[in-house]
Amino acid sequence: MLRWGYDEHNGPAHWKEVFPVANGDRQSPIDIKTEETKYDPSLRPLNPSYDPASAKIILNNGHSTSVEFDDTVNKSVLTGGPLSGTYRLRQIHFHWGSNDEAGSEHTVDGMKYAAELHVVHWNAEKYSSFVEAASQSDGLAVMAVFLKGKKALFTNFDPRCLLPKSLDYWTYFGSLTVPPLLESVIWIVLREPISVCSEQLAKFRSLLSTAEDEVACCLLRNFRPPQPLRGREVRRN
Ligand SMILES: CC#CCNS(=O)(=O)c1cc(S(N)(=O)=O)ccc1C(=O)O
Ligand SMILES: [Zn+2]
Repeated sequence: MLRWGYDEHNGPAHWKEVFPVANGDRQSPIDIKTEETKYDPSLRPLNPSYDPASAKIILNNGHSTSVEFDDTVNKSVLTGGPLSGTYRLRQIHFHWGSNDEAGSEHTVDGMKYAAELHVVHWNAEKYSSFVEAASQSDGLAVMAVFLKGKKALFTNFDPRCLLPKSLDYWTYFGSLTVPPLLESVIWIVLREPISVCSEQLAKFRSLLSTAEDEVACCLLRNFRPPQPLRGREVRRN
């Protein structure tokens, strides 16, 4: 298989040919069946603490647009929630679809949102690098935020941060949703979506999945469909 992507010839159905863990027991994303989630009183509130000065670059890596952060020190970290220890912010990126009706990776009772923001952190307390953490079962923590398409002008959106008012969440043990699909992610999925308008979603679809010296091809979608739960528990705070 040449370079993995989201087209017919190199999309999620093909990834197992190069990354057999694609059929593993803790793959992501999943469909969250809200009735089957279990309240866990031991779960603590999420405590994101981000320093805007740690933002470094924004880039298109061919499979998403991402903002990379300086993760050489504990400047922007996530603690609390289901996590034990301090997880350091590495990057944020988005997943979207070819229209506003689909695009999120996680689904809620089968419902797809228009897009999904992922905030990637790694366990800098236990491991000495992101790459090392990415191969450990408690190495990464990714906070997912749903983006819902909003027809009207969008209101009460606080430009200062990308997080919704409520930090209530679901949490489960899963994997990267892109190759190498490593089963090293503690997923924290915020229950409240944020709103974006159709024009913003359309901007994602105008990003290119090709390099500058190649024939331009738009990255119309970049979401992996939900994977088998395989008996895993989804907890909520
Ligand atoms: C080793 C390794 C790795 C994956 N890198 S990532 O965690 O930043 C990441 C994570 C995810 S996701 N969807 O699993 O959080 C998507 C994309 C990326 C990326 O490289 O851009
Ligand atoms: Zn992602």
